[in-house]
Amino acid sequence: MTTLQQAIEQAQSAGHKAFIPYIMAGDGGLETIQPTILNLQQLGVTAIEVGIPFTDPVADGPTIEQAGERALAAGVTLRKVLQTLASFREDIKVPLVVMTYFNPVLAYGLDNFAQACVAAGVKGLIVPDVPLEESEILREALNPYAIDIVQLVSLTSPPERITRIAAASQGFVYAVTVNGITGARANFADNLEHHFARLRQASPIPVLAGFGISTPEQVKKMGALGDGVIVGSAIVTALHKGDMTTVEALIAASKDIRTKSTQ
Ligand SMILES: O=P(O)(O)OC[C@@H](O)[C@@H](O)c1c[nH]c2ccccc12
Repeated sequence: MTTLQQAIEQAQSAGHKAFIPYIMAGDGGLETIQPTILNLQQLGVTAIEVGIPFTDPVADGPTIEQAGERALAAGVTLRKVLQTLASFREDIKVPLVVMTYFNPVLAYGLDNFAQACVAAGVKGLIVPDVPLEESEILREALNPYAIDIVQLVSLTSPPERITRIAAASQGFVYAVTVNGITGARANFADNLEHHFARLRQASPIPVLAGFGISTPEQVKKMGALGDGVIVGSAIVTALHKGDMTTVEALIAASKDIRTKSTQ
């Protein structure tokens, strides 16, 4: 079992759901990365998704896009983020999952990128513009260093594709809960229960829900569908404002989810 999967299963055995906050690395400057990660880890998150700013973030809504623009304006790059992580890696106790588009990885060079991830202690990778069919190149480069390649499943994936993605994903399956881009939403589709039931049946590893989850109530509702949640835009907004109360409330909600068997 990989480190990432283990962390998620540990949350479950403690009676919680996994909570993975997404941060835009260097929103506020490179020097914010260390305190932000250490702070979140102290608040009891399961893992942290570390977003790399990119000029053409096609899957991202305005909140994350703007955070990316702020980070880019502060001179943040993939290379600098990984160097920064490496500089305090002994203090990092939760698995870090780097989220980047493929272009910066290609510009870095796959092997150099893999080495830099190893030096930074990265445990997983999400590259949303590399579909399953093309992801072998990532697994080949990163798996030798025990770095998971996390695959995304969309609401519109046909059953046969869901099975293939669930079988290939590593660490966890990222179940996207909306059709479209990242960002807070008021409503979700009403067939999610069926979708998640099928996904969990097809998946040998944990299934986490992400996209649009922005309130403690939504953390509870979406967390109950699978093994936990990923919260991006709401965390990015709260961190930008220095609103730790909201961050704490979102995390607390993941520890207060009733699973089906206890209801
Ligand atoms: O911001 P939201 O709606 O909470 O969604 C999660 C999310 O931000 C994070 O996982 C993410 C940010 N950018 C992405 C691009 C693709 C997949 C996932 C992501």
